[in-house]
Amino acid sequence: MDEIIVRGGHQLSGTVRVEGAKNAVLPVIAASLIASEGKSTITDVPELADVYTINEVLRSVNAEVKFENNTIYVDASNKLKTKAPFEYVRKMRASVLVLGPLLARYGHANVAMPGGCAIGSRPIDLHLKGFEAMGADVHVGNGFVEVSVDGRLKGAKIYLDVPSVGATENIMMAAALADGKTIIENSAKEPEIVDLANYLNKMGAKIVGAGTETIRIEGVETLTGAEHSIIPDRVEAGTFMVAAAITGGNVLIENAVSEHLRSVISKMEEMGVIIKEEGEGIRVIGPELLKATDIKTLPHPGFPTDMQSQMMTLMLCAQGTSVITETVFENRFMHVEEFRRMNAKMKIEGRSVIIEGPSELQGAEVAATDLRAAAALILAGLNAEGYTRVTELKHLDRGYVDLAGKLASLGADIERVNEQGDSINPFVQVEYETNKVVAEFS
Ligand SMILES: CC(=O)N[C@H]1[C@@H](OP(=O)(O)OP(=O)(O)OC[C@H]2O[C@@H](n3ccc(=O)[nH]c3=O)[C@H](O)[C@@H]2O)O[C@H](CO)[C@@H](O)[C@@H]1O
Ligand SMILES: C=C(OP(=O)(O)O)C(=O)O
Repeated sequence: MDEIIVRGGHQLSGTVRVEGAKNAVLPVIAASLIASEGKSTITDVPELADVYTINEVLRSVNAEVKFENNTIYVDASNKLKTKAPFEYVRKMRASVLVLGPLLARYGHANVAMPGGCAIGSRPIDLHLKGFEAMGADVHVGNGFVEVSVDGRLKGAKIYLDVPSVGATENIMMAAALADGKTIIENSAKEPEIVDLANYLNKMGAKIVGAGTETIRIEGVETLTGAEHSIIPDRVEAGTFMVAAAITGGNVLIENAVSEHLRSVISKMEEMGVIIKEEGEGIRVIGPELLKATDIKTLPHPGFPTDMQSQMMTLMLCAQGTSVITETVFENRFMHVEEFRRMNAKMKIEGRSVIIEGPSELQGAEVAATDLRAAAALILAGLNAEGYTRVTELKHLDRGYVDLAGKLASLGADIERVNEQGDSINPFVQVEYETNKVVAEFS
């Protein structure tokens, strides 16, 4: 298994470019299944393990998918199957996003029921409640969830108990082809929801209000493939913002959209970090002394849970007591034990972590427990004395394109090595199913 080895103590400087957003591209690719005519061309697609997985899900239901030069071409005009195999849901929960498009187009969809994961139990009851309100029958059994309807789904008024990102996306996709008008109340407002609505509208859907708490969808009879470019990844941008700040560096993060990062920018400014909008990006200058702060994760536009562990690293290096409270997922603190191996002074109290800073971080062997924990441990390594070895990189590869290579280009002492200890910078990612080399990063 590969490892990333970081030696701390280097200030980062230079320019780095953010990729298209993982959490935007996965629903957009799933939504391509809804087009019974034409082809879709999706650009600015990051070369991530999760993207390969969703591509395989589409191929497994008979859609044609080609991925080259950060562009995906999807032709879903064939007759599709409506059952997605278990192996993909096991690899990636976002596979459940094919439910909405297949149900809307064929009146039937069947996927493995996703289980919990390292960050929480993650049920899909709100997705199913939405489909039921539109007239679908839902059957859960033998590890699968099957949804079906006679004829077309019917538009409905749906209130989400919590503003779930996935439920908003699945219901929005299903409602795009339903008979009549659907209103989703208390919908998620994340930028990725807006990106999906924009794509669906280019396909011929009639969706208004995405990005607000009420989304209105007037169903249409058919949707056609369209061209769409994916918004930049705000979590990757935030991760580089922390990297610059934690090393006292000066980094221009190109393609970072400040409007998507308001809560992160505001908290980092409270900690003393200098942040300026510059051209099409954000410049981040780390201060000599970071100040403690408190953070509570919330649905957008609140502080994103996907930046919680990275900000925890910054708090470890700040002067004073910081408190971080996780309200979105019930169990997203697995990384705390790994930070402790690095001499971090912190304790968990219920849904909060109390951090006594600054900790004199020491290099250690640590294992990533989830995708963002992987990034956070690498960030901690940038500030630690000596060498940090980060293992379990399968999590990292789901959501970051060559993080080690990009940090090295900013001056970090970091390399990715394989089981034999050979350096694999530039990192070569191998496509899962075909075992074909699809991307080389420098
Ligand atoms: C691929 C993708 O876009 N993943 C993101 C998406 O995940 P995902 O779409 O799974 O997250 P949700 O917004 O649905 O989950 C938020 C909360 O709602 C709960 N819930 C959700 C659905 C449901 O039917 N019932 C229910 O109780 C979840 O358990 C969780 O506690 O949004 C999360 C919250 O911003 C991010 O951390 C993930 O990176
Ligand atoms: C939790 C995340 O993703 P997913 O919902 O795909 O597990 C994430 O991107 O941090």
